This record gives sequence, C-alpha cells and structure tokens, in this order.
Amino acid sequence: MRIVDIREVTLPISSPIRNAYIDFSKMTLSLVAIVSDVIRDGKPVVGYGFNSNGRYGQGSLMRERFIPRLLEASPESLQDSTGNNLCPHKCWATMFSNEKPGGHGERSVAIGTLDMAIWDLVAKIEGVPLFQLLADRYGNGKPDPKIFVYAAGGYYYPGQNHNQLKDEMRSYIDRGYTVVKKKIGGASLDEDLRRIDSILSVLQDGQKLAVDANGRFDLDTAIQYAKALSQYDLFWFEEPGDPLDFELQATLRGYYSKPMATGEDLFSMQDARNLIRYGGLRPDRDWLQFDCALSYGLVEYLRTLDMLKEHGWSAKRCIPHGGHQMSLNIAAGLELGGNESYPDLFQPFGGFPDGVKVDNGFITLPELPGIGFEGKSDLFAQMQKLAG
Ligand SMILES: O=C([O-])CC(=O)C(=O)O
Ligand SMILES: [Mg+2]
Repeated sequence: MRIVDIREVTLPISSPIRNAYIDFSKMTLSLVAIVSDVIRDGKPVVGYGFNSNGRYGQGSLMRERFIPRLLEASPESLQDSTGNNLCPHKCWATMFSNEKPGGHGERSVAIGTLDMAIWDLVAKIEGVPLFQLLADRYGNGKPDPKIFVYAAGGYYYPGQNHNQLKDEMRSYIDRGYTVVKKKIGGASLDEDLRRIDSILSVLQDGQKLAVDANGRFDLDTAIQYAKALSQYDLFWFEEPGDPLDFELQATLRGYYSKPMATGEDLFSMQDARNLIRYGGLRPDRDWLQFDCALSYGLVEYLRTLDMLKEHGWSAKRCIPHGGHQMSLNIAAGLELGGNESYPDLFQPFGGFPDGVKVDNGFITLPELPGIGFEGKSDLFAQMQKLAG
C-alpha cells in the first residue's frame, strides 16, 4: 500500500478567553488528511490528525519538510512487514530524517499532527479501534474503554463575574464531571483565592477543583501560591513555573505536599526525562500531562511511556493535556489515568463521539475503527471538507 496524497489546512479555534500567559483570540490549529490507495466500500481509506490548542497551525513546516519526506520516500520504506499497511515508526523516522536533536517545539507539533493521521489510517486499515490496536501491540491486549475525564475551563473571560464562574462550573458538574479546572495567575492572588472559594461553594462531596497557572510564576510567586493553596484539598496545582525550570518545580515540593501536575509544554521524551530526573515530582501523587499531539506524536509518546517505566512511574499517573480523541485511545489502550476535556472550548476538535455522555467522571469509548473521528459529526464534516 502507499500514501496517495497528504492535505493540510489551518483552521481557527479562537475564543475570547485568556489564561495567565496567552489569550486565544487568534488561536489556530492544523488539520491533516492522509489519503491511502487502500479502497474500502469503494472509497480510499483516509487518516486524519490535528494538533492540540495552544501552539497554532504548523502548515509551513509540514509543507516544507515533513509532507515531502513522506511523499518522496519509497512506499516500501514506510510499510510494515506485511506490505499491506504503514509502519508508524518507519514513517516517524522518515519525517525526522536530517533533523538535529534538541530544541523541541513547533516541528514536534507538525510531526505530532501527521503522526496522529498515520495511526488513524493504520487502525482503520486493520479495521479496529486504535485503542484495541495499541492494547494488542504495546499493552496487555485488553483495552479499558472506560476513561476518567475532567472538565477544563475557568478561563478569564472579559467581564465574567463570580456568579457566572459558578454557573460555568455547575454546568460541568451537571454534565457528569466530578473534577473541574480553573485558571490561576491571571489575577492577583487575593482575587484568585476568591474565585477558588466561589467554585468550591458549588462543589459537593466527591467533587474536586484543579488549578492551572500555565507556567506564569517566578519562584517567589509560586511559593506564595503554594502556601495559600495548601489550605484547600485541590485535585492538583498545575504548571506553576516555566515548563523548563525543573529547579523551581523541585523546590516547590518543600512548600506544597499535595498533588501537582505538569508536562503539557514538554515536547520530547528527552524533555520529559529531564522533568522526571530533575523536577522533584512524586510518583505516588503527581500527574504528568505530556500531549502527543504537540510532542512528536504517539511514536514518541511510546518512548516517553518506556522512560517513565524505567524511572518507576506508572502510566496511570498520565492524564494528557489537549482534550482530543487520540489521547482517549491511548488512555483506553495503554492504561493511562485519564484525559483532559474542554466541554465548551476548541470545538469541534475536542470532545467525544456523538452520544457519549460523562457519567460520574468517566466516559466509555464506542468501538469505532481508527481514532473514531467518524463518530463525531461536526468534526468529521470538517475532515470531509479537507479530504474532498
Ligand atoms: O490554557 C491552556 O493553554 C490549556 C491548558 O493549559 C490546559 O488545558 O491545561
Ligand atoms: Mg494547563
């Protein structure tokens, strides 16, 4: 089999929200379609991929380097041993040829986007859900399609008052979520604490709040927040300082004994390994948020999972950033701890196949071939527009 065509387009996922670091008024992403020469029901099998929020579309890198490398490679050099399907690892090596090590970012998003489409295509050609293929090839053969998800929101909206913030959080709880997330670090510490108190006033027993500083704080501010947040029983305190400041992260464990989370802005196994080596994180309580759609895809994420195992970390401590179905498949196939979800943001790319409801903090993935995008009609409509 061979790749016949690769198409890409940049699409808006903008909204009038901000976190402590950026606003999303001009946010975009890349959507790609990889068309194969395998015909099913009279139509070519197509794999789709896109990148997560936060890093913009990556069309120029894909057009200049990664798409030509895939299209110029001999079909045999990208195939698995049967010759009837692609080998994602060989495709990855082809995309990464003539790339120097280090400096991960942007190209890791471009490759991650194409890698998602390759896995979707491979699982569709095999005729199985990606989570089943992953469990068979890399896991225990028995996927668990029931996955913990939490509701990420609580952004700073222009003019949003505390009652509206409470309504927002209540709406997530009403939709079945048990953990909600809000942003911090985009207001004063006092105002952030008042916002936290407002949200906690609408949560019941068994429901929890996570907070996310998006890497905004210097060490002194991070310590101030860590001390103030210690009074609460938060689900986690996320990304307090710069993602590459492992010493800041390690210092904070002396000030915050409760769960912390980070990793969404580390884009390679090597960066993730530095976090594990030097970040002082605790495998019994902290959470890792590496997002394959920003960090060279699932081929690289498999390396990260191997690295974690070598360092005594369970895959259960991983709850990826990004809210996409790719990470839901990885969670179901390879026993991650769950996945992020943005109930009202970044649509139609985030979320679940149509009809999937959150029940007491968990969803159950249906058995759809590939990643399952065909089961989400608003998303699939965009994909079909691209594939023609
Ligand atoms: O606001 C963002 O950039 C997204 C984010 O950090 C998250 O989902 O944890
Ligand atoms: Mg975050």
